[in-house]
Amino acid sequence: MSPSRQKKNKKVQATFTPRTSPIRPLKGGILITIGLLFAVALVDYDPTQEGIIRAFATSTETSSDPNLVGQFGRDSAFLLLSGLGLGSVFLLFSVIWIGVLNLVKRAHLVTGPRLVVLVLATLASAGLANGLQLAWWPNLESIFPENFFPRGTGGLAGYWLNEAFLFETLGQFGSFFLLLLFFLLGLGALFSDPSRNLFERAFQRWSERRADRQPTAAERKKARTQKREERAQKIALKEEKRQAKLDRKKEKDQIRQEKAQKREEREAERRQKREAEAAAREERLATRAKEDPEPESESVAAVDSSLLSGSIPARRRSRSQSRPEPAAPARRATPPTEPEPEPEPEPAPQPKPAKAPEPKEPEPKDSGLKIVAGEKIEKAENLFPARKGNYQFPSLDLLQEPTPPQERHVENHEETAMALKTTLAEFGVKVELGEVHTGPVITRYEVYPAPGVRVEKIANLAKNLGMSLKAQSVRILAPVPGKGCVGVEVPNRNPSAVCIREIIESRSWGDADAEIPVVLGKEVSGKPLVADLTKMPHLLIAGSTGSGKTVCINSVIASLLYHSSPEDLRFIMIDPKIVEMQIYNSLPHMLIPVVTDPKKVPGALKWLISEMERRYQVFARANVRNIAGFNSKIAKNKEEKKRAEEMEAEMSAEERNALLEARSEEEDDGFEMPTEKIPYIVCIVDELADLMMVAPADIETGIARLAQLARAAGIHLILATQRPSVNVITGVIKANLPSRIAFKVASKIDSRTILDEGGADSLIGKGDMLFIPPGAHTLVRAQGAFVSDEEINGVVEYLKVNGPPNFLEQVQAQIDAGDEEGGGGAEGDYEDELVPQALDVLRSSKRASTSMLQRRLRIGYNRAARIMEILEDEGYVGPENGSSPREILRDLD
Ligand SMILES: Nc1ncnc2c1ncn2[C@@H]1O[C@H](COP(=O)(O)OP(=O)(O)OP(=O)(O)O)[C@@H](O)[C@H]1O
Repeated sequence: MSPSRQKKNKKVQATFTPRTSPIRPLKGGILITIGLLFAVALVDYDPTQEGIIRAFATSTETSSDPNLVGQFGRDSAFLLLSGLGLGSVFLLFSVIWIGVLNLVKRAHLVTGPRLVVLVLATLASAGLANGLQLAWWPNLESIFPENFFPRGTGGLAGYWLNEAFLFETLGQFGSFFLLLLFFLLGLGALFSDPSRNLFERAFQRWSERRADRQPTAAERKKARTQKREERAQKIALKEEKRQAKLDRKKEKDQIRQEKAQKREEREAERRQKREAEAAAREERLATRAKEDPEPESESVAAVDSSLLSGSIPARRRSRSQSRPEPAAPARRATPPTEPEPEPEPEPAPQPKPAKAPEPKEPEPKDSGLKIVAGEKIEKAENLFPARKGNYQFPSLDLLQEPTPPQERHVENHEETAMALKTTLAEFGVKVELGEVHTGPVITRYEVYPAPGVRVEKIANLAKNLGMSLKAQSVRILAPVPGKGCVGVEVPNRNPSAVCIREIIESRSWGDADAEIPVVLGKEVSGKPLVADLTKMPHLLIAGSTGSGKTVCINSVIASLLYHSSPEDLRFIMIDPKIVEMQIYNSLPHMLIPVVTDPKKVPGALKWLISEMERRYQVFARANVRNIAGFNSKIAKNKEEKKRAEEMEAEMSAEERNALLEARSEEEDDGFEMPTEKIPYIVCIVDELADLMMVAPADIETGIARLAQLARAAGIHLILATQRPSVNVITGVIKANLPSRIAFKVASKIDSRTILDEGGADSLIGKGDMLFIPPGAHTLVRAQGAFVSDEEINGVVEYLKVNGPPNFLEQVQAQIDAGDEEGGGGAEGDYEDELVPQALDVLRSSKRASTSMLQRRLRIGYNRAARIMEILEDEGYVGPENGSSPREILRDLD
């Protein structure tokens, strides 16, 4: 040995001290025994042997020859083969070898790094076995008895390591060499001398260095205490800063409050002064009126009426009129110090009484603010009839009367408007106030920005405005569509509910020339929002929980019950929440009972699609374009039929026979043409998200198909969801449902998902909504109509006079059959849903082996064997072929 080599070895001996243990021989003995027991069990393993655990059985037959290590040995071998395949041979060999080394008093072999290398090498051996079969030796499995490997030659570990990961990433050679490298490293770890072993030395050095660097326990404790103290100091500093900030804020608030108070006092003083002046002026006018009564009284009336009902904003009026009026701001800017010398000879033009809306709330005379009170709802003169055919409509008395206006609380709009102006001015935005539109829940203040003010600047101040107005949330419309101003929508302090009754009684409902009118609510202007479902033609309702979706659906259903009989319209309701729609089960309009099982929904959609297709055939034969055309044709035909019957009575026997023959020829093709009106079908889904979780693809395509084509067939969808995420409101669904309602949502992203723009995040909840009407691009803000559970109960109870619902049993049967067929029709027509996937495996691997199916589809032996039998019955594969794979009989490509 060369001197340098000797020196090197000395160094190694000095640095490496193999660990020894007094119980080492005992350990060695135990390891050898365990290893040998498992090895014997593995060698004698036969899949048909009986084990302890039934789930491990891979064959229906049982062998009379038990395993040499008994049922325990059989199950252990099964587990080893399932997990590691051929890799288990290496594992057992390693265990026995380590045992031998311990017994013959060699160094303790099972050290940390060596153990890691051995585990990696065991996994690598499993991966190698898998790779061998996959790429080099496809018939490797066939040299063992059939089903010897429950999960392939590499077991589950080999499959995951090689087939599922390495093979795809590194390819046939790359994966093979990497695994081989680890395997050889493992062999090296087993057979090398620990004192020379590279890993041992590296580990030893690393441990020593770590030990050198590790601080003592006392040092560690000291460092910890120091850190804790530093952290506490930081927190205290932060708290101090926060407190200082709060104090500053409080001070500022106080100053602001004081300023506001002073401003109010000054305002009040000015108001008092003006009132005194006005009183004096009126007195003077009254004195003059005594002398010349007629022209004076007209003038007073003109002044009053112009105060109440000018149609142009006061700011504009002051500019457009040559003479200043008492209420115009221009006039306020130069208040008359002297009484007017002469009364006006001609009174100001009186606005038409029809156009002058009656303000609900007192309007301060000196504000110059034009408050447009919520549009007064005109009642329809001719309400709907009490009955239609056999259908008795529900009585209007079942619905709540709206609260009379005088009982409503008064909002101080002037104060809010002034606060709005002041806050904007504080942020350097000069505006002039315009009209104020008061709605039931929201009031819209219109402001005209001064020249040079960017509307975006106002739009960005929504939160600041909300804070200074102490409003729940403020939405800014910049600009108000069709107007040269910005709208600031502020929630009323005392909102009033919109009752469905006032809308059903209104002219908007009575005059709505709609096939399926639905009540949605009231716009900010107070105008009833009544839409025609046939024009929408489908509706998506989304909003967070508790925002008002269910109430909206209820008011849509209630409004339909006041408009359409079961001959005109039928419902299909889908309610995965189970409890929300149960009440409607007794409605005569129901086509089938409320569907509560999400698995049945694809079946229901399938039925609707087939009904749509049937209707199209009917329309084609009747030569009409849509349901409305068909129904009017049926009405016309009925009259014609009456006339024809009269003519028939006058015909001779021969003529009658010829007519009957012609008719029977016409009817011979077996297609059943309806002879009665076809009802519209409204399908309401209360929670789309629950359905999208069960069968997303089926539901999405079903909805898209219906939404695209069902309009002419008279089938309309109303879909509601509380999860406005892109997995639920998918691009496909959105593209097909242009009419959408968004109630309050948590974030701007949710709002964009529903409406393609923000806004729904600034709503205040409880029925406050944004609606995209059909064909429009601007959003309509509205308050949803409210209908209570008691009202719904009353209406549904009342409708029982029309008899029980006439459920279409064949529809229900078809839906139930669809569900049984394959969990909602998602799978194919085979006995086992995995057959199509099994065919894919055969197609890609070109091998028909049960164990291959087991591995690829991750299923047990019994199921894989059953699928193979189905494939045999279907003629895809040949009969069993000993231990070789079956023959593939059809060209699967
Ligand atoms: N149009 C409305 N007018 C007044 N209050 C309303 C209106 N709509 C809803 N609310 C109030 O909001 C509450 C919740 O409404 P609703 O049950 O319709 O919410 P939702 O969105 O369906 O919630 P969820 O998804 O949890 O069922 C109602 O109980 C009612 O008090």
